[in-house]
Amino acid sequence: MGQKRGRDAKAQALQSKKRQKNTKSNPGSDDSSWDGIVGIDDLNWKEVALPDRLEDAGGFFGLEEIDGVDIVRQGSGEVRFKVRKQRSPLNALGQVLTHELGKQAKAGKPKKSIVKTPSVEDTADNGDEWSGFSDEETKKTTPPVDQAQVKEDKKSKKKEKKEPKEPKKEAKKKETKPAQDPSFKTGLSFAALDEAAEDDGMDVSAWDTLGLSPEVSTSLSRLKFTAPTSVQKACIPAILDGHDVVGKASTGSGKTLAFGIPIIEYYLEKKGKKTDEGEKDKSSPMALILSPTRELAHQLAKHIGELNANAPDTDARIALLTGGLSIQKQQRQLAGADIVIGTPGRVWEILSTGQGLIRKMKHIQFLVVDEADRLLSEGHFKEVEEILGALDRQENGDIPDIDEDATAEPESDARQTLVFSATFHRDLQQKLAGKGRWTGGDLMDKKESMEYLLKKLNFREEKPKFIDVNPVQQMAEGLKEGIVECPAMEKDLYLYSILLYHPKHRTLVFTNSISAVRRLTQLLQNLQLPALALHSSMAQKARLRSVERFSSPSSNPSSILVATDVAARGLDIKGIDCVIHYHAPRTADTYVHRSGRTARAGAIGKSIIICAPEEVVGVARLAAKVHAQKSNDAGPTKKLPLESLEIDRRVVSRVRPRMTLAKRITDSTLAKEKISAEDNWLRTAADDLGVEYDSDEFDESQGKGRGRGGGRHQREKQASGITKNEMAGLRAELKQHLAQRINIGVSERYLTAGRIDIEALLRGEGNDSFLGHLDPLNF
Ligand SMILES: Nc1ncnc2c1ncn2[C@@H]1O[C@H](COP(=O)(O)OP(=O)(O)OP(=O)(O)O)[C@@H](O)[C@H]1O
Repeated sequence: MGQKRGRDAKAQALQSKKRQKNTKSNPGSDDSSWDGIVGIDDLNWKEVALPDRLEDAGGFFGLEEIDGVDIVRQGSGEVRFKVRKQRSPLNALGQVLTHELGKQAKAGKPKKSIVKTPSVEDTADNGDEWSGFSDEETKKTTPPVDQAQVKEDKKSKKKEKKEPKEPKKEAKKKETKPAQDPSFKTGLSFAALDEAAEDDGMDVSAWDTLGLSPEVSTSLSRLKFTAPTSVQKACIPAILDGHDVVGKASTGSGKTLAFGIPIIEYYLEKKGKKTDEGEKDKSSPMALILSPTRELAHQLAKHIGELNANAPDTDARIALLTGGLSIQKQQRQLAGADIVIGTPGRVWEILSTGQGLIRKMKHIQFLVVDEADRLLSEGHFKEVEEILGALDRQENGDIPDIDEDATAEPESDARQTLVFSATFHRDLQQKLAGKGRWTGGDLMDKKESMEYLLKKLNFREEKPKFIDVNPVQQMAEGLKEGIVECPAMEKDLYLYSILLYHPKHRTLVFTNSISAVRRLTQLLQNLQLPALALHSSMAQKARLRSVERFSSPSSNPSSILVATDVAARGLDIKGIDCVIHYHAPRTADTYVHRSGRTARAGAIGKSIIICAPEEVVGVARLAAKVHAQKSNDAGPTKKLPLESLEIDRRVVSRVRPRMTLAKRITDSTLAKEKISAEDNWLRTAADDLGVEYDSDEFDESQGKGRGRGGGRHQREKQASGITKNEMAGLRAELKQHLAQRINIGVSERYLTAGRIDIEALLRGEGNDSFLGHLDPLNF
């Protein structure tokens, strides 16, 4: 690692600024830094006009309303209000009013129509009352405003401002406003009026020690994140204090917000200094977040976007740069973004198109490397290296930015680097923790080495803060791990049986190849199970559609996603109950990440490896590696937490006939698709060459059917030979099988003995595939 770059003073300054942010001023004070936060009684509530003839108005009499304020939930759970700076281009009037309000806020004299006029008892100052908004102007339900009228109103408002006078409405309102019970807590009184606030808001006092802004606290309250997770508690203060952080915490433990919250805090702080919209438009991105997969990038954008959207008066612009979507659109987005999230390939593709984007990116305050061990490993190495190189390049090699102020100093020096993952290779972990020694020397010789890339990360501190939240436990607390042993050729049968054992479970099935994903998805669909596919050869839209369908709360609760390891990292899909490894994971880290798609955020979940006898030793070794620390701590006799699960053989034999049929149909369909694709390609090639094409002759000449792969080719040919009628026959037969419940030695006596809840079966509850008592997997 290079020498310390002496930026700690900056970090300290940043910290103190951040802390100051939380010291809010009083609405009535003359403090020029008044931030618009007021209590319920400081607001100028307007009585809601009710029609003269309203039958059954019930509790609506005396109802009051206010516009132009946001609800801000303080750490203690108390509700306060923030006078909103009007951003929407509703009408010209709105902007004038915003401007006026802004001026008053700056002057520290919040005394206009949104904010209540201090009562005679409260204050002796300020006779220059400005009546501000009228009911019609501020109501969201107001019909479109007549522009002539708007101008007229503006004039009269200016006049009013010049000649302040006691507003009649105000006096009237005071008369009609019901007396407030002094024991009534401000926050609660609002909650009683605002149903949404009552439903959505949660007590977030557990976050208080982290010193977050009211905006972020409100957002956390709305998102119902009542307390920080361990990784958030440990990392957020360190990041707010300006440190580089390497965070390691188990899957699903909330790492995204551990870096997302400080980024939004920084945005709010920066925004506080920029009031001018034009200035904002010219600004450059403040954070770049790199993710190894497109799906994860989309999810990060969604997660951080939700934090942003739920924070009052917070409108950070997020650009999502992933492959498969329009480059031009993403280029434009990047140019105006505050936070850039993307996969290294696409980020580099866009940055390297020029247009001064690299220069803009040099100003980032945060570089986040999520799933770092994956991103810093082979595959992504090249692009990450290019991006890092470009961000720190000092020479004028990049394309000049014509929009940019040429005198502006690149701020790359101020950049904080945040590196997160649930797993780190031992070597990488040691280096990141500052334990490995930097050997220095000729970097070009080490271009492919981790050391080289870490140097490129260019941490601001000599040693980043290494925060390992759970060094002992790699897997999530609520995860149960099991193994099902079966003959190598019967994995399909066992997979199907496991799925039947878990009828209303949302399940993610992992395979090691794209072709297996294609085959299994079709096979399960033919068995009438709601299976979806996800792999990297799918078109981006189809990938997103699969994830969306699988994760939608309204989707079938038994949904199955069959995926390659493209889904192993970071995907946060609510309610995945079970992860099945159809193919054993190739590495211990992959096992951790795949299994981490369930049992997230404190939930429970199951991970089951389907394993052929010859794979058992390898799988046991892999599990031992993952749990090494745990077993060492508990002594050598500690059993691995991988439970051996027994599938009832009767179940397997009962489902075998339907599986045989479904496999024939699937194999035939896939073989036909493949042969037709190959045939089309060859026919086109032959046409181009002007020769005759005969597939049999061609196969013969290629020696297909002989030698290596010949058996497979023969099988494919055979499978594709099934006629339409035969196929229809197979489908009909399969349908019949699927219509029958799997009868596990159930006699009528058994039925009447009450071991089956017939009514529940008729209601469609429980496992409707089985008839008879089925021992659960006890798992
Ligand atoms: N403080 C919190 N309280 C409750 N839920 C939270 C909190 N913070 C985050 N979550 C939720 O926890 C889930 C997992 O979060 P996240 O995706 O950030 O995990 P992760 O640690 O990055 O996992 P992985 O290592 O698999 O990428 C998300 O659904 C998120 O909404």
